[in-house]
Amino acid sequence: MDRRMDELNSVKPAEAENNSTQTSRDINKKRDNYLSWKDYFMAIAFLAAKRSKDPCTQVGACIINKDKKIVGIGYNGMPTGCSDDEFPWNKGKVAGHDTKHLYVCHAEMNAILNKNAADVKNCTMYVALFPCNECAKIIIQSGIREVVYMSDKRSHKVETKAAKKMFDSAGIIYWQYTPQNPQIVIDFKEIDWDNMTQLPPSPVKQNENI
Ligand SMILES: O=c1ccn([C@H]2C[C@H](O)[C@@H](COP(=O)(O)O)O2)c(=O)[nH]1
Repeated sequence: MDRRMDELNSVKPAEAENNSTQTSRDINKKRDNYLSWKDYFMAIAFLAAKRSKDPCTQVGACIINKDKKIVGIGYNGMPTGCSDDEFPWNKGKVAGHDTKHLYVCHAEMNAILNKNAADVKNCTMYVALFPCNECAKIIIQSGIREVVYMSDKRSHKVETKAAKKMFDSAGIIYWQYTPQNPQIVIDFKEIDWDNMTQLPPSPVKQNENI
């Protein structure tokens, strides 16, 4: 059900942003290279994924409400109280092997459970990877209405097919996101804490030295 993809993925010129360094700036005019909401929410999902200890796949999810307020963030990890250092991180392809898949909480589930609002009804989830069937059930039952995902690398898997089948039946809108920014870089080294060069110059006070 990718019907809203074109509509939602279109970039209005006024909203268009890029991550290029501004070469010149007019401190009296609104910036035009700011992040769009959609890139912002997807970037937050990817930033959350960086918290994951999973050596193979790091997934992050960010839930927003109709007012564009973030109401939940999560990433894949061991349940609270189950040590990252003690529980297994292997895929456990051998039958009977102790594997992470028995224990790891998926990013989508964590984002929903971490909600900071009464509920997530009619919300949108931004997620790095298309949800599995188990997460799809939780998403549907939580009242989330829209799923925006980046990777569909598991589209061939039965879990993904089942998830899409359930989303279609439940009327959940889902569409693959193409970032407007090819790259969003946060480089703390760029900040010159002594000179504060990233900030516009403060107006000089009149009679400052008098
Ligand atoms: O919808 C999903 C699917 C998977 N995850 C998590 C669960 C695991 O930590 C990894 C998958 O590990 P693989 O080694 O790539 O099988 O991703 C999730 O959070 N949400």
